[in-house]
Amino acid sequence: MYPVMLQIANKPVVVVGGGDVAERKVVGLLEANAAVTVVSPAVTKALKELAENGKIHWKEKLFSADDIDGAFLVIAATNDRHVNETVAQVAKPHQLINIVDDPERSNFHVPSVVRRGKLTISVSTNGASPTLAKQIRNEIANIYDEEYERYVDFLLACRRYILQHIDDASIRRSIFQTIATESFRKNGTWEEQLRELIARYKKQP
Ligand SMILES: C[C@@]1(CC(=O)O)C2=NC(=C\c3[nH]c(c(CCC(=O)O)c3CC(=O)O)Cc3[nH]c(c(CC(=O)O)c3CCC(=O)O)/C=C3\N/C(=C\2)[C@@H](CCC(=O)O)[C@]3(C)CC(=O)O)/[C@H]1CCC(=O)O
Ligand SMILES: NC(=O)c1ccc[n+]([C@@H]2O[C@H](COP(=O)([O-])OP(=O)(O)OC[C@H]3O[C@@H](n4cnc5c(N)ncnc54)[C@H](O)[C@@H]3O)[C@@H](O)[C@H]2O)c1
Repeated sequence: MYPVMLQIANKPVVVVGGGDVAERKVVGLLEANAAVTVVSPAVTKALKELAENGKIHWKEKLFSADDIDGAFLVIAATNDRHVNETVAQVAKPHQLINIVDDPERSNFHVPSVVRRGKLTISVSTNGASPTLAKQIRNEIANIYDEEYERYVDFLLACRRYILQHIDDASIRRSIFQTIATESFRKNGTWEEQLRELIARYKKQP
């Protein structure tokens, strides 16, 4: 398995099935702004609301092969093993496909995720224990708290500024390393520390 971050904003994604597992996957997909279609004769209350509010498209029907035509990514999440297997069989080799009850037939798994703005931390056990993945995720979530969202935004703003204003690559690298340290993050105002850091480098011959 090769870990990646996928750009799926506005891309067509089909989730087959409308139960609790489908709902969890849909919520994650919407966080990434995918264009989600759910194919299922019945859906959870939350999925129904999402459909009513225009956040997803709901095809109220049993799965048929043409439902996944043109889909960039497909999730088979029914409670019927045979239906999930059919979805796996009709998917084209280039389609990304996740079969929720068959990790080996899937060409990707959904990891357990901590999101802090631009910071994403994913945990996967390759299907060995989703429960362990979730536990580790919760431990990590306590370490990397909400402040990281603002901190990572600050790092990006610095990065852009420094790439534009500092020509020497080794000085750039030193600054990038310093601003990513724990002592920098914990020591007072970031903007002030950065100003001092840049001034110090500018004074050097
Ligand atoms: C991480 C997470 C992401 C998400 O779904 O969003 C996710 N499962 C989560 C939770 C969870 N899933 C299950 C339980 C019940 C307890 C248990 O079984 O342990 C719990 C715990 C709970 O709900 O608390 C049952 C289960 N899961 C799979 C099977 C089929 C099988 O194993 O064959 C069965 C049924 C087994 C049966 O029939 O009994 C398979 C998969 N589940 C995966 C992902 C992929 C591997 C990820 C990895 O290993 O790292 C993979 C391979 C495919 C996929 O779905 O992508 C999400 C945590 C979200 C969070 O962080 O909150
Ligand atoms: N991967 C995971 O994270 C994970 C976690 C728990 C369970 N599971 C597995 O996922 C399966 C689904 O779990 P659930 O709790 O969402 O089940 P559920 O019973 O709540 O929902 C099943 C859904 O599938 C739909 N469905 C059934 N036949 C269909 C068809 N032919 N076409 C389209 N839709 C159809 C039903 O209408 C229903 O909405 C379980 O059977 C279990 O094996 C996977």
